[in-house]
Amino acid sequence: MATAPYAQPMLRDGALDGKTIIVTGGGTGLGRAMTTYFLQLGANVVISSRKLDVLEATAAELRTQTGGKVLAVQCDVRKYDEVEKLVARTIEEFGRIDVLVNNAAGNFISPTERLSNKAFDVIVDIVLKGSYNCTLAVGKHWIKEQQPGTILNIVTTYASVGSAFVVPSATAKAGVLALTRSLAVEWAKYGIRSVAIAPGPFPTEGAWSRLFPEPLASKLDPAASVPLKRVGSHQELANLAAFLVSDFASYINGEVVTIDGGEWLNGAGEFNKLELLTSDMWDMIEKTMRR
Ligand SMILES: CCC/C=C/C(=O)SCCNC(=O)CCNC(=O)[C@H](O)C(C)(C)COP(=O)([O-])OP(=O)([O-])OC[C@H]1O[C@@H](n2cnc3c(N)ncnc32)[C@H](O)[C@@H]1OP(=O)([O-])[O-]
Ligand SMILES: NC(=O)C1=CN([C@@H]2O[C@H](COP(=O)(O)OP(=O)(O)OC[C@H]3O[C@@H](n4cnc5c(N)ncnc54)[C@H](OP(=O)(O)O)[C@@H]3O)[C@@H](O)[C@H]2O)C=CC1
Repeated sequence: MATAPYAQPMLRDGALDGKTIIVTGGGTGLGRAMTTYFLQLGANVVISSRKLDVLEATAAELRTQTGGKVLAVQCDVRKYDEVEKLVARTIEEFGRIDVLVNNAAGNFISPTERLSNKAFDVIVDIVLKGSYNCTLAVGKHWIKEQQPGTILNIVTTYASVGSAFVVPSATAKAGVLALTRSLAVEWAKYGIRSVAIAPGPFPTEGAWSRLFPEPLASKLDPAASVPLKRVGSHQELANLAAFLVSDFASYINGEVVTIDGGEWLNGAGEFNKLELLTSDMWDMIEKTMRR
């Protein structure tokens, strides 16, 4: 079957030539998908997370697949000293950093009253503290070197509106969104852009195992609440990320781009649920109203 147009690479060859990009959580899921495309477009990529074996395996596969330069560095984004080492190792290997992608995250579904304070901490620490640790370490480096840069934060649609049953994640992602918009203004004078992507449902092992475990998975179809009635493809998210970190997006600053098939608006409109009505029902309703 032919690949759908939205699942095909978008930018021209060499669009990211000469750029060095750090992707936190780059060994799996969407981080891996973005890394793959960045490499195909000519960037050098440093992938980091806690599990070095996963990172090394991904790096080896992507070197073979793309012929690009990818370095695996172990780093727990919650620990500032490890983040500083990640920055130093990147510069040692590639001489510069042009883009930081704050993609690492943790999440699971739970009624909030069932959470211990530690369960709340673990998510907020990875998502919010991890993002500001990396932003601060890389931002300080850029400012000291008088070098421009781009920060791309991966948030979620519920960063703006909140969501029940993933409250630590929603709380932390809202903070990352505030970080994006605040620094878009404050650090623009240094030539640093801050942008974000708010994805809807994109199937990954990491997300699906924690957000749609059985028996939920067999009862709830993630595509059902999406007006376009499908989940996202990894390549279309990678296309958007590559554009936002490229020089083609130089005038985009402080923007959060939603890529969710319209899902977040579906719950918002008071009458959106009328989608359930059949044509016969509409005939009846119209007759009653016009009477
Ligand atoms: C599509 C929508 C948007 C998607 C967004 C995403 O981000 S998708 C990205 C998805 N990708 C990822 O998430 C990837 C990264 N995720 C991970 O590495 C892990 O899932 C983790 C670190 C988040 C939790 O792992 P772990 O349990 O090994 O961590 P730990 O041992 O450090 O425990 C800390 C505390 O949390 C407690 N607790 C844990 N589970 C539950 C639960 N279900 N219920 C209640 N509580 C729970 C646990 O009991 C402990 O508290 P205690 O008992 O000490 O008071
Ligand atoms: N998939 C989806 O539908 C959606 C995803 N998102 C966002 O997309 C991003 C990627 O998620 P996805 O690919 O689905 O899930 P994954 O679980 O595959 O990705 C999360 C990554 O974060 C890394 N990570 C977790 N904790 C830490 C830490 N303390 N330090 C460093 N790295 C860490 C993990 O690696 P390791 O365990 O080795 O540390 C893993 O590679 C996240 O920001 C998520 O919130 C947003 C909306 C929807």
